[in-house]
Amino acid sequence: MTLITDIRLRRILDSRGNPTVEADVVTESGGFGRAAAPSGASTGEHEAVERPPSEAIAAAREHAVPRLVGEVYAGNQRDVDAALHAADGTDDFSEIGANSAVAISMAAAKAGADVLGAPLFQHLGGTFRGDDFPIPLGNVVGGGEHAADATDIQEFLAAPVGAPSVADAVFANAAVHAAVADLLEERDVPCGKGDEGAWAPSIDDGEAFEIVAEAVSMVQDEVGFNIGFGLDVAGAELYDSDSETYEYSDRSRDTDEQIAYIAELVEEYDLVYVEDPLDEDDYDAFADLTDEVGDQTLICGDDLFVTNTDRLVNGIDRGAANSILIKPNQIGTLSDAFDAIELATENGYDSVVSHRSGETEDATIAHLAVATDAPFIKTGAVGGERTAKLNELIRIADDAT
Ligand SMILES: C=C(OP(=O)(O)O)C(=O)O
Ligand SMILES: [Mg+2]
Repeated sequence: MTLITDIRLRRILDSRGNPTVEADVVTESGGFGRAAAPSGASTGEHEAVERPPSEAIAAAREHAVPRLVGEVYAGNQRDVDAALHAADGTDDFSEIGANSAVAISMAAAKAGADVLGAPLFQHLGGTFRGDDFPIPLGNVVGGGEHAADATDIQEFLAAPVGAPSVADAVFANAAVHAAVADLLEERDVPCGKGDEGAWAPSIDDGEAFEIVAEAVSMVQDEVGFNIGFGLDVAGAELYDSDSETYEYSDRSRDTDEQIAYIAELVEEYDLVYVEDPLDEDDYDAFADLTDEVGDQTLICGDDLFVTNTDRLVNGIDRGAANSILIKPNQIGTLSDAFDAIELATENGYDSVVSHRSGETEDATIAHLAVATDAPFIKTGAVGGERTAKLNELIRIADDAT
């Protein structure tokens, strides 16, 4: 363990072309870690606060850097993250910004791993980690807040649940992504890509279901293992709190109709994963849907839980959802993300470690997923900032990090 001797913070580009925070952490014995904050577009209302990067950097330089440099050992993640909380002094990182906090937290973890000469997943999860791998959920068609004039549902996901290895799973998702392009071309549907690299055609959700189901089935036949189908509905973005309805392009649904619609989709497409099917504050509706279909599929809370243990406790008490999305920047530190994963596991909830729609080449989440034995990781299917994580998973499996 060595003392942190320097922290440098800078603005770099994210995948949307927006500025984000990058942190370098240096230690007494020459350990080095670098990490960058991602950024959401369909953010949950209860997430930790992301500040404009230049303000977050200035505030972190003033409040956090003095509490860490010469004071805290890089390998002691709990102390690093406690110092970030103390420096911030709020309960939502609104002073130093969750973007500065998460960049420093992850960079310190990498510096700690560097000092030990261990891969990051092993530093975070211990020596017995690295044999089991998360199943990557690959976004192949998308709309919502991630693309204009595309589907209402935010993400249609390939889920290669039967893949014999993480590399097979990663290539299967890329093949589904390519098959979707072929099917769109056959139908003369022109399209570009959304923020996460998924195809963003101007089609309705019904046509997207047809195309993705066909693409999944074609690739499944080719590869010879089971590929499931999943969704991120991003229900909070569809929900209108004045009318208390979910607003789709072609119709509205009240909460009971929304629950019935999602339950039908689970049946019809044999969905293995459904994220945020309902509004982020409607624990009761989540509980009703989980009651109905929770034994057939994962009902995952993203905006519902925002990687926050208080919100997860509420969900556990009420039987809302059976899995949680883990986004370290939603809560601000790796320790907080770990706490959420541990609480979830103790209560039979699956954890799905996730990227954000605005990303960088940072691959920390691949290590986090392996370190915590998370059953799933959601990190897109193609595109450099997405393949940074997928290729890192392949390297971890190959013992090459
Ligand atoms: C990755 C997601 O999008 P964003 O980062 O925009 O919240 C999501 O909603 O799961
Ligand atoms: Mg989501």
